[in-house]
Amino acid sequence: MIYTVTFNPSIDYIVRMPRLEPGAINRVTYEDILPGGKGINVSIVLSNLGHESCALGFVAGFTGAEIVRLMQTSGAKSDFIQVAEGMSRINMKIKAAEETEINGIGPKILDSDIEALYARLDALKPGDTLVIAGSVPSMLPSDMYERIMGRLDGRGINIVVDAERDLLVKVLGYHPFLIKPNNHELGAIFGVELATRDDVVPYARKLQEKGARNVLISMAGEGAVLVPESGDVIMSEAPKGTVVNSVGAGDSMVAGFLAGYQESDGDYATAFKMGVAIGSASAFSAKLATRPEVEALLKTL
Ligand SMILES: Nc1ncnc2c1ncn2[C@@H]1O[C@H](COP(=O)(O)OP(=O)(O)OP(=O)(O)O)[C@@H](O)[C@H]1O
Ligand SMILES: O=P(O)(O)OC[C@@]1(O)O[C@H](CO)[C@@H](O)[C@@H]1O
Repeated sequence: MIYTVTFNPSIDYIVRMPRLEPGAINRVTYEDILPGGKGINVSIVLSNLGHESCALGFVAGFTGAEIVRLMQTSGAKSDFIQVAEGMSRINMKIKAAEETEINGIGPKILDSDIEALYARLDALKPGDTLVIAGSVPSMLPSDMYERIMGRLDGRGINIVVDAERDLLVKVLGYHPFLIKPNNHELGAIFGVELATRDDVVPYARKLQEKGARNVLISMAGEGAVLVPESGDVIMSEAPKGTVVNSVGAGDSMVAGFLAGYQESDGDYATAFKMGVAIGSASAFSAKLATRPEVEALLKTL
């Protein structure tokens, strides 16, 4: 079974307008509301691909109730912890000439809520996969990733981490099964700019030397690179298409990788291809991609 953790789920409020003018009243020409947060997106895409998962995390208030409702309609299973104070955040995604994101704060989370999350994680079994993805809100201890990975260490659980900078670097010693920084996040760790697929390989290897088993680097329109724990480096261009909404493309890639890995009994080339195809399929559609969209793109790879 695959579990995902989103510490700070969101309502993603997607709006379009020809131009965003700071300091003026801007009126939108399109709006949509989607459940958001990186782990949640992974769960939804897994469900779209026909794979079961369970989304965990903290929700609160009317926005939290809407996240739960939207998850039910998406078909993805969830078992969130309802926290008492505050509300789940609203993250605004503005699509104008440029893409601007404004991510909210989120509810107050108590120690007892964290204990409730631990109780759910303690029920995981050897062979399960846990995806921990996204930012840690300021009301949680900043070392939540390490705490969880330390708690689950040695229990035969494959952990996938999609996080930035220190959050990622500090958990490498727990040997995550997969990490998926993008090329900018990878470059920021080492203080370098990484523009090409060849550029990222030595730095991905450095993260592997620090403990990560498989390092998947997403590069938006430039495609992706996988440095697997066994076998050669795999690279791919991104499929060509028109970007409609790239929010969640990276999360889709993680879900696609896990789905492809399961469907091929552990073949990294298949997992990688599926990850690239669904990452791009999500970028090319208004919502997170579905199986038919991926199948169509897979034929072009
Ligand atoms: N402009 C694009 N054209 C084609 N494919 C894309 C594009 N943007 C994203 N993708 C696909 O999605 C994958 C993941 O994208 P990206 O590198 O933007 O992830 P990310 O930075 O984690 O994104 P996010 O945080 O928005 O989920 C890419 O490797 C690629 O396969
Ligand atoms: O604030 P975080 O946790 O870093 O990112 C949250 C978020 O921007 O990431 C997802 C896309 O990857 C969105 O659904 C969501 O709004």
